[in-house]
Amino acid sequence: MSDTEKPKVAFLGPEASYTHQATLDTFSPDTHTLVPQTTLEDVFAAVQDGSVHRGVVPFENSTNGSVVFTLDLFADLHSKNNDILVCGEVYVSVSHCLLGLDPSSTQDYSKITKLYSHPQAWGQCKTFLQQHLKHAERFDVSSTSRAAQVVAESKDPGAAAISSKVAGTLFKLSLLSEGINDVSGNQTRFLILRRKDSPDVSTAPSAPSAQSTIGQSNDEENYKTLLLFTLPHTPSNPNPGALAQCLSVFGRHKLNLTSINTRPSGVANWEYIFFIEFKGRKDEGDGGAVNAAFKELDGVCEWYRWLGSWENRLPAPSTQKL
Ligand SMILES: O=C(O)C(=O)C[C@]1(C(=O)O)C=C[C@@H](O)C=C1
Repeated sequence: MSDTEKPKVAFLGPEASYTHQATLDTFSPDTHTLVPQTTLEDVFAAVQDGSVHRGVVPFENSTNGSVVFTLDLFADLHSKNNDILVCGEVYVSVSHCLLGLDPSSTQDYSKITKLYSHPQAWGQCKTFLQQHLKHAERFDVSSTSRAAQVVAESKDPGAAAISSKVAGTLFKLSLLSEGINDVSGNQTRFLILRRKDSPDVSTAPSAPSAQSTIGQSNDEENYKTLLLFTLPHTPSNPNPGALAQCLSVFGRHKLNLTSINTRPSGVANWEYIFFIEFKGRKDEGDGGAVNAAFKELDGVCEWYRWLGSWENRLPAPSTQKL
């Protein structure tokens, strides 16, 4: 297959980001052209405008929680990403390193005065940063690999990045410390995005489920669904119980909620967009518990949007112990 024929996959770059790792775990470069993007907005935009076949974005970290930048792109307050759906997920182990230009900083962190990383990474390395690098000024950049690139380009021996070991090799930085994350089993979950008119092989009923949860064969266990909704109330026109009513719909249809997130509505202060994730998937036709729940939800929420259903890739619980 020539490079021009290969389907393109956009990811948060530059190369050697954890998002790149998640992309490589899912899409072979032999059959796909992997296209690094500068920001998460760029990944969403490339999927939305159809210039790529798929996009990969971080969604949730096991230590530091939800990636709010991604949630906000799904919340889509300016209606830029109307056609985007989630069609898969990937879990990647995240072991952060401290990378710099001056190998002698391995023994003496006091020489490091500037630290670069993605904001998510600070929250995953709190103990190490508090213990050794309280004095250093922190600079947010668009990804952990961008942090390594910035330090390499700065030629400043006082600059260091929190990034992956692979990024250290790519940008020729010294490994000042390894495994600096607070929790040794630190993982990030990434979502795979498609345009709604791009065929979804992963949720087709006949699709092979290589990593399906062992011993469970029903859709409720093997698939996940993400949706967002808003409530029919405002601070000036309260509607007590509205959120409880919306959530109870899922219980009535025996759909197991796995996460709930909120983000500001962007319409008024102290109003929210709710994100719900649950086990199960939306059927193509009209049937199924998920479709029935959506119909009922429509009657109690202000509005809702289905953001996709995909195969559950969470490894079996025994391998999840920290
Ligand atoms: O992919 C990267 O390297 C990123 O910088 C993004 C991101 C994230 O937003 O969660 C990805 C994984 C790590 O948890 C830290 C940062």
